[in-house]
Amino acid sequence: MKIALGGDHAGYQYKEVLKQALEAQGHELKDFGPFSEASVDYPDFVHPLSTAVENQEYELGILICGSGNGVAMTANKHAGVRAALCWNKELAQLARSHNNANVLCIPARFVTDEAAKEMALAFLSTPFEGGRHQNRVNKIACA
Ligand SMILES: O=C(CO)[C@H](O)[C@H](O)[C@H](O)COP(=O)(O)O
Repeated sequence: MKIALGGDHAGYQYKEVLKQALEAQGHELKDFGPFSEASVDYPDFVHPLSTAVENQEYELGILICGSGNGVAMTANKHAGVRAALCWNKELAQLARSHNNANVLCIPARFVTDEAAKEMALAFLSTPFEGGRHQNRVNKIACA
């Protein structure tokens, strides 16, 4: 699967952990940055990733920062993005199965790196259920 990764300085270490885990599973990755722990502004990295996911250049995206809020708020400004802030495996699964989320937002300062890995793998391996959920997802967009 083609996956886009990004975030900010607070998520940098976890992004590196996830890259290793996802590459080991054979996924094709693009890292939209940042590429160090130097302080950055997350919108500078979230917008390019979100545009790429919105344009279906990548099937799913994963954003990692301190709280997950800023990256989620920024990504959800893109009409074609459904970004979900998750802090455990079940939420990541539901974001895919019920909401057809295409971006997972991880709060690095509030979960372990192992939990982040578990969430990412669950997110990537859970299909959207469709049915009644599709009717609801179709109504998310503002008129
Ligand atoms: O919401 C956020 C960005 O998506 C995060 O919590 C940031 O990582 C956080 O605000 C960064 O804080 P810092 O004190 O500048 O490291």
